Amino acid sequence: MVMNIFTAPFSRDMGIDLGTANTLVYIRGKGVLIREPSVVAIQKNTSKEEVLAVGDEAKKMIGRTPGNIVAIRPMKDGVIADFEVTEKMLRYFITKAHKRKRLVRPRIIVCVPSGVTEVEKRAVIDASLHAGAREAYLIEEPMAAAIGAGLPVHEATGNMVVDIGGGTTEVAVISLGGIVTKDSIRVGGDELDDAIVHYIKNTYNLMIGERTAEQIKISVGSAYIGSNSELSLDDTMDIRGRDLVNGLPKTVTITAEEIQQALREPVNDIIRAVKSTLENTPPELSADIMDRGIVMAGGGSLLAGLDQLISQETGMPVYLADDPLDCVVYGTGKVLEEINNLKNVLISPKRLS
Ligand SMILES: Nc1ncnc2c1ncn2[C@@H]1O[C@H](COP(=O)(O)OP(=O)(O)OP(=O)(O)O)[C@@H](O)[C@H]1O
Repeated sequence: MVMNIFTAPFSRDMGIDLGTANTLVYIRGKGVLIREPSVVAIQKNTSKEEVLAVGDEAKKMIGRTPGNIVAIRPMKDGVIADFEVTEKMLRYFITKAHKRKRLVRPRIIVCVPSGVTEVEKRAVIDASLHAGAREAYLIEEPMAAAIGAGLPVHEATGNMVVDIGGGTTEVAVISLGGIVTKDSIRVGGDELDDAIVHYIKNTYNLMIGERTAEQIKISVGSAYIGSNSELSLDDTMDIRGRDLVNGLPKTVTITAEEIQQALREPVNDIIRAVKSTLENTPPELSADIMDRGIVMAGGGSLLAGLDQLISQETGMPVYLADDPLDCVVYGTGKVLEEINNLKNVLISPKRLS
């Protein structure tokens, strides 16, 4: 139970979607002020490490850095992979959101995947406190996504959400303010990018970077192409990389059909997670979901035809949230704005062992 928090309106309170791919920051009363990649560029000198850039600036440097600079993504698979760098990134975003006023120590709600361990939850709280938060609370990502998508999470009815981020896919059925059944797998947009890198390497002996793979996924990637799709299986894209045989730059032309094949395995993992959550859902709630449909959120849900494929495989109607990439942080923001009604969805640090 979370007691006595956020009772006094305090405009500096923040909600953070600390994602594997992107970090979004919502300030109470102001809205979403930051949407930037979760990337930090660090310069390694002999004596110390210095943060060169964070967010958009740092992402441009991925795969393009000289030996003494590294561009790090400190979150992996939805959790903290590098504690110190995550803390630096959080500190940067907190200060930036507060327009660099140094003495602000906000109360913070951070989203975490529902499958994370107690130790991983504690690490997120500690990183937030070290980065300058006065108090830190957690909210499970599918709950935030459901609230952000406007689902009536407190009613006695089944709400199903599938949130596909960069590192994880979270599937949950929510009723009466709690998660009834869930599955969280460490497969998300990054895994799709990796599948493209492997395919291009094995088929064309061509090495491409992760940013190129992401561009391919967004431009010609798909899970399914229906009759009303803007994409066709014959669509092509020219891609550039390094020839693994002679080491020289090379361009090849790939088709949307090839990329759909390359993405089959991780896409099937996502479908399996949705199906297994439905199988474990009590019948009354399944009937509600049949009526109301499944809501998809997270950037990964934008993969062409994924909604149609999930609908075909489950026999349920599937809808995309209005703003899939912002849905989780909007949910966190809504909890901040309506804290008295929604505080029971938060995980307080006192509940962690
Ligand atoms: N149009 C698109 N088609 C396919 N994938 C997309 C599209 N736009 C964004 N993505 C993917 O969405 C992912 C990022 O989504 P999001 O910002 O919701 O993740 P995150 O919250 O950072 O990750 P996580 O929740 O796993 O920590 C990236 O893998 C990105 O490539």
